[in-house]
Amino acid sequence: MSWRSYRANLANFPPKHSLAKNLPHSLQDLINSMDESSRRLLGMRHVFEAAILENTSADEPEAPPIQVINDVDDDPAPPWEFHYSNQMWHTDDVPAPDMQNLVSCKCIGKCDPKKGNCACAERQKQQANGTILDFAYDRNRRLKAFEYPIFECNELCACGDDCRNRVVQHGRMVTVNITKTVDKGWGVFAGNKRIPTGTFIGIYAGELITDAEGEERGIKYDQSGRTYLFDLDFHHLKSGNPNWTTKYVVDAYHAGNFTRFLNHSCDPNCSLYPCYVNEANIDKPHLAIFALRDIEPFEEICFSYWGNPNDLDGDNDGDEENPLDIVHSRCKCGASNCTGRVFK
Ligand SMILES: C[S@@+](CC[C@H](N)C(=O)[O-])C[C@H]1O[C@@H](n2cnc3c(N)ncnc32)[C@H](O)[C@@H]1O
Repeated sequence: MSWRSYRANLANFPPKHSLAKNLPHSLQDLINSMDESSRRLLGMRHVFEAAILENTSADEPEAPPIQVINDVDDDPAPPWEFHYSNQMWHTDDVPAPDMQNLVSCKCIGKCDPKKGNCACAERQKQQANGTILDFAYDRNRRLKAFEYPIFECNELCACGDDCRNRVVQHGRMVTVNITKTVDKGWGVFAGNKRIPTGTFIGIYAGELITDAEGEERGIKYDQSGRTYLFDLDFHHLKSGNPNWTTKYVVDAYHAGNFTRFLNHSCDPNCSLYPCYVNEANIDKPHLAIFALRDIEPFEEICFSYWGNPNDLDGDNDGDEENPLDIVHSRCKCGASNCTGRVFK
């Protein structure tokens, strides 16, 4: 079989994607059915850590294990309210990934953008209006172009797994821990190594739902004072189209990974960028989190809930007359430029 026919075949039979209706829940159900004293046993922390490893070892084989740390109170672990996963769980009304229309390169071995025949480098260049000359990543696989959507080489590309345009798809490589904070609930902290600017940290994973479903869930979440919804409404999707409306939303409430514990900071050290791998549907990027600056050992990792600092249409709305309305609460990020309020 030739590479061309193999590739054509794969486009017809894309890899299976995860369906929200199949989200596992037996472990949460079992633990939530236990009496309170059993649920509060310190050993539950190890069960939580083991569940993380069990559910992610296939998609982030090189990732250092995540520890759950709590020196603040006696909660052994975060609430058992979600399935830990790096996958995107599609609800029934969200289309399957579009593999048919993927742009893919024919490079053998590692892509060499200098040769001018790498379709993936050309596509990335177009998206960046020629301001970068090849991929979104530098030779150390760190993000070098923070303003643009990222297009990685994909399953239908001929290049090898070690191509430098394959970063998000290889999963997390940095150490992060889920740690209880004094006044913001659980948060995410760096391990004992500095995380350099541009390093990939993780995917904001969860259920992929329609905007209409997101609106409905949002009302309930606002009432409960905690939301894990993230609209896929990046600048490159809206630009030049005044009638554009949000089509999809990621909800990390029922499914998600450590990124659902990232707290807000008015002076963030990371941000979310749209990244496409095995998906030609422009409205369905992955939400890939990269370090905006060097993150020091043991520093809390936070993004701005108001949007990407480079994205001019950051979502800084809300009721100015009543800054602590139903969707906002007092910000405790402690930054010198703190605006005083945060989305709940
Ligand atoms: C997506 S969750 C982040 C994880 C959360 N801390 C937890 O324990 O699950 C968002 C919630 O975290 C809290 N939070 C995040 N950043 C905050 C900040 N800068 N100040 C106060 N609360 C914050 C708020 O309760 C907010 O509704």
